[in-house]
Amino acid sequence: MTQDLRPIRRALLSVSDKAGLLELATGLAARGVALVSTGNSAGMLREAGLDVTEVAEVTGSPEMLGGRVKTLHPRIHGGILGKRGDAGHVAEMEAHGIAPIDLVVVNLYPFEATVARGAGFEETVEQIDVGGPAMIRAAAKNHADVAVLTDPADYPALLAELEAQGGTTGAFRRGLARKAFARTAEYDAAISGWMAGGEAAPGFRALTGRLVQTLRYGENPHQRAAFYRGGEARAGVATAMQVQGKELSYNNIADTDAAYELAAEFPAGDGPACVIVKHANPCGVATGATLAEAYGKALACDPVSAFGGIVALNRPLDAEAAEAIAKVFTEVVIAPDADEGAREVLARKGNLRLLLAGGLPEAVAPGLMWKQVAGGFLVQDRDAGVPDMGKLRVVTRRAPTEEEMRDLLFAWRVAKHVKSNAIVLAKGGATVGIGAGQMSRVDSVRIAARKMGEMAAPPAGPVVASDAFFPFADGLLAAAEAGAVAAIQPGGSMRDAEVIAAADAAGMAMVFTDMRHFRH
Ligand SMILES: NC(=O)c1ncn([C@@H]2O[C@H](COP(=O)(O)O)[C@@H](O)[C@H]2O)c1NC=O
Repeated sequence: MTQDLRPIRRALLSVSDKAGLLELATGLAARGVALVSTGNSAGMLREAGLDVTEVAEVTGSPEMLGGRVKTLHPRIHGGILGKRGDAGHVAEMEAHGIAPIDLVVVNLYPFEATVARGAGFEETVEQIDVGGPAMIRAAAKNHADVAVLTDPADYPALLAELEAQGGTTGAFRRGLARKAFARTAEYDAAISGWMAGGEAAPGFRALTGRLVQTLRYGENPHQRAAFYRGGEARAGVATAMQVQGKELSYNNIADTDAAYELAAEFPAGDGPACVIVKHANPCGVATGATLAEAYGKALACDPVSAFGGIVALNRPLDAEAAEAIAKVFTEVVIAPDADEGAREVLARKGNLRLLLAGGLPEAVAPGLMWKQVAGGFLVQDRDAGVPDMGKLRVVTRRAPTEEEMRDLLFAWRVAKHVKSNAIVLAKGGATVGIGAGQMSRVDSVRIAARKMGEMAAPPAGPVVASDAFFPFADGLLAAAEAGAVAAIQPGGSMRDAEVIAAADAAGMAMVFTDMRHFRH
């Protein structure tokens, strides 16, 4: 018997989520553990024929104030916190009629779920658990002697530990205690976040997450990395089910997120759309009559870069599109769902990772973005901005044709997801040249134009989107030289007049959105 092995003679069970409770309590009872429990938990155990003592019997005080005070009593907290090896503690416990509690099984009032379903203030406040976290923290503090279970998923492990060891080891209790403190921290962060009520700059911000997987490495092999799920419930890479393929890497996850967030700019009503991403930037985006057509058009934009890319689709993947995708080496495919035929086709590509997100996130839904800086982090609203269609300003003599306008709005949506300085050339609902992440806007235009020139069949008369204003006429002129016939940009430069005159001289139509989409 190891020195830190502790028997479990008496357990306190007080759970909101009653999943697995009966199995656990039955297992404990079979090992001779005395059960103490609160109102509904006790009722459930008693109904199942288990011998259980109500907390009220232990404390000699009824549950009161509508359940606000049940377990907050020295006979409970003394039983959890008393040090078994401390003669003074033992004597005090005996003097006050406090019996030790060796196992605490608590999960909390469902505060997060209550907020998520939009409950009112009074109801939400009542779902702030007080007695539960107090017991969890007490047991976790005294993990030298006490075990604490906060997650039904851990019940079988506890029973297995008792079976194998006859008690719990120090290492086992320490692991449970660590998880317990993480849970109370997560719980309090949710409460404080709810109380901030959407305030843009609350005085304190907590970032919490649950491990999804340990990653082989980070952006580079010498960096350690892990993937956490946390914050808002948004369909995407963190919530997706991986149906097949190799383990996701850090870069796969980041790029898949970039791809799916761009796919979300094309909600189902917009028709099939496909995005191909490499190194966090799209290298091809297109809409089409079918997903296969959209994929073909996206691929045509830059087939060289698309090799080893991430493909995101805005609707369930079908077999025809899967066949087309399977012909090109692709790291990840993400879609809301996939039909049987598509799954069969991709199953032939064992390494390809297929992620099914269950839905498409709402591009315009409010949310927060975080960015780390040395010693702190920046928080901002997600860029859910969409220019007011009624307020788009045609600033040139020539107005865009209907077809040009469709392509301008398409290119604008894509430009929002390209790292600044972003330039997108588009034609016929497809990108035909993308210039990303350059320090000079004119360089981004040149790259986009060069990319278009490298296409198997470069189109005539594309439109151009710029994520921020052209500070000088040179960028616009470079686009005109590449054959662009219409432009969309926020406007707002000191030299707007110069840029508009250059567009007029080139016979281009130009639209101002009065909204910028920097992305760094
Ligand atoms: N007030 C208390 O003393 C108290 N003690 C335990 N609870 C919570 O009551 C729930 C269990 O209650 P029941 O067994 O009646 O369903 C658990 O979520 C537990 O965390 C309490 N409730 C809230 O604070």
